[in-house]
Amino acid sequence: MNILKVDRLRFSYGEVEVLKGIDLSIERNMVLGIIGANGSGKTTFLKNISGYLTPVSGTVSVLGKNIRDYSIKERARYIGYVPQDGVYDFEFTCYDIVMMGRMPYIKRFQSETKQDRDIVKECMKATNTWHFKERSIRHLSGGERQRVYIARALAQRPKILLMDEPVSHLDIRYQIEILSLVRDLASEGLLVIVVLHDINLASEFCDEILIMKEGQMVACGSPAKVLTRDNIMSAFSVDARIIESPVSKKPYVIPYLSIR
Ligand SMILES: Nc1ncnc2c1ncn2[C@@H]1O[C@H](COP(=O)(O)OP(=O)(O)OP(=O)(O)O)[C@@H](O)[C@H]1O
Repeated sequence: MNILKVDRLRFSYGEVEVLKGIDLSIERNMVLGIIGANGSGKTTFLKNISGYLTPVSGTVSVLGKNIRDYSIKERARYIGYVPQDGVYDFEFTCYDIVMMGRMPYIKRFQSETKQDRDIVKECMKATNTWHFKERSIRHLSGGERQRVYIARALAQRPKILLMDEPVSHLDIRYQIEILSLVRDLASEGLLVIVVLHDINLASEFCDEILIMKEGQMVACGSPAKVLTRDNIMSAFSVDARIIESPVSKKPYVIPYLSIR
C-alpha cells in the first residue's frame, strides 16, 4: 500500500493557481527532498499534504485514506510538521512545546503519563535540546528553536514527517546532525519529506529528490537521476556543472558564476 499518494493535486490562493496538478506515490519509508526556486510552491505542497490547506481538486491519501477523512487528532498521529521558523509570542518552555506533540495521544481532561514524559525526554535528547527544557522558546536562537520544533514533531510519533527548510538556520554541524537524525528515523520506519534549499545537502541526505517549478514537478527520483544540468537549468535558470562528490560519490552541483 502507498504510504502517501498525491493525485492530480491543484491548489490556488484566491485566483492564483500555485499547484498545477501534482502526482506522487510513495510506497516505502525514505527521505524525500523537495527543491525548487523561491515561490515554486514547495511550502504550499507540504501544507496540502499535511491537511492544513484544502486542495481545489485532486486528493492526498495517507495509508490508503483521504487525508480529509481523518479527524484532526488522527491526522496529528500520522503527520508531523516542522514549519519554517516564525515569530513566537508565547512564553512556553521548550519542554511544554515538545509536550504539545503528545496532545493527539492525551485524552480530554487527562494529564500526560509517564510514557508521554519519557517520549518527550527521548525526542529532546535526540535533537540535543534537553538542556533547554526550562528555557522559554522565545529566548533561543533560530537554530536552537528549530531543533525544539523538530523534537515536538517527533514526539507526535508520526508516520510521515514534513519539514520545511529545517536546517536553514543551523550551523553546519547541526545541519549534518539533524539530517543524519532524519536519515536514521527514515531507516527506523518513517517517511520524511523535507524542503531544502541546499541542493548538495539534498543530494547527500535524500534517497529521492522532487524538483518543483511553478507549481509542477520537473523530475522525481534518485539524486543521480534527477540532478542533471538540464533539470537544474529548467528549475533555477542557472547553468551548473555536475560532478561526483569525492567523499560520498553522490552528485555535486556547482553552479556557474559569471565572474566579471
Ligand atoms: N497565504 C498566501 N496567500 C497568497 N499567496 C501566497 C500565500 N502563501 C504563498 N503564496 C504564494 O504562492 C506561491 C508559492 O509559495 P510557497 O511559499 O509555496 O513557495 P516556496 O517554493 O515554498 O517558496 P520559498 O522557497 O520562497 O519558501 C508564491 O508565489 C507565494 O507568493
